Amino acid sequence: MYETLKLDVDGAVALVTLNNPSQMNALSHQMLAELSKLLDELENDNSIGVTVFWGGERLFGAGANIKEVSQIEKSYDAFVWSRGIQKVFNRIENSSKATMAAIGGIALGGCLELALACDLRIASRSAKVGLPEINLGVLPGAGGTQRLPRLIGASKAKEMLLIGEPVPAEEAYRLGLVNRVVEDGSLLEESMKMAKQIAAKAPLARAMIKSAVNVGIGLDIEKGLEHEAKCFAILFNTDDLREGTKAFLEKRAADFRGR
Ligand SMILES: C/C=C/C(=O)SCCNC(=O)CCNC(=O)[C@H](O)C(C)(C)COP(=O)(O)OP(=O)(O)OC[C@H]1O[C@@H](n2cnc3c(N)ncnc32)[C@H](O)[C@@H]1OP(=O)(O)O
Repeated sequence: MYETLKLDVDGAVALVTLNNPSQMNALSHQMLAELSKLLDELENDNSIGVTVFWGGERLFGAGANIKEVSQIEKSYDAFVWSRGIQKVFNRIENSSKATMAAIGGIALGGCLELALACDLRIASRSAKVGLPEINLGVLPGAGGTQRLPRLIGASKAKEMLLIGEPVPAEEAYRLGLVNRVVEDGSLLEESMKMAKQIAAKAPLARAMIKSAVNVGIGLDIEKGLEHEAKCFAILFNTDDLREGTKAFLEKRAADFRGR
């Protein structure tokens, strides 16, 4: 079904492996087309609560396929290419599933931009992340100049973008670029543990939390609070809210069904 990606499902967690190591998992047209198809498949599978993207313990990915990028001749074609990759990553950001990037080895350029579109990022201690596009005479065109400043602040983002050098996992953690740093060799185990923890939570509340944060962050505080109240109110039409509160009062684990 997929050549450059691999999909494994473990309970309510989908593990998507970037699977083109000979080309450093560079994001090619083929990989992006397969990713879009895979997102369709996952978005329609209500049994999946969390999607984890990774490339293995020692490699996440080296960015967009430079050979393909070098073949773009006209500015308008570059605009279309950029908007196309942004569209795929927006689907990750706005997915009703929680999304995580498990970063081993190196995540550069478009591959880091994929990780930035995820809700959470976990890196192994020896991993490095960066947006080196300035070294190619270009800039990140898959959301990096927008998501990175929103995550770590404009000045530190511009430092990373203008110097174009990768930063080690600990520094990325200190900046708030990654949520956790785990020991080398335990990336998959730790990422899946966290993913399963999130996947066990109430599905509708999970989706509404993402909406409240993702939409709210772009609004002024008053509009954001109004959006939060709407998300909060929507959940009061769900069985899960009744089940969650009932389970607490009956001192038992809740059995959330996503309805
Ligand atoms: C909107 C988004 C835009 C972008 O993302 S632009 C791309 C941004 N990314 C980069 O600039 C990183 C480019 N790659 C590198 O800097 C290096 O690679 C690494 C540091 C990641 C690894 O270096 P090393 O271990 O020395 O391996 P190697 O010999 O450079 O690469 C092994 C093979 O992988 C190919 N490759 C690496 N990165 C890319 C890429 N991004 N696009 C296409 N191919 C890539 C190489 O060419 C080579 O291939 P062969 O063995 O046939 O010579």
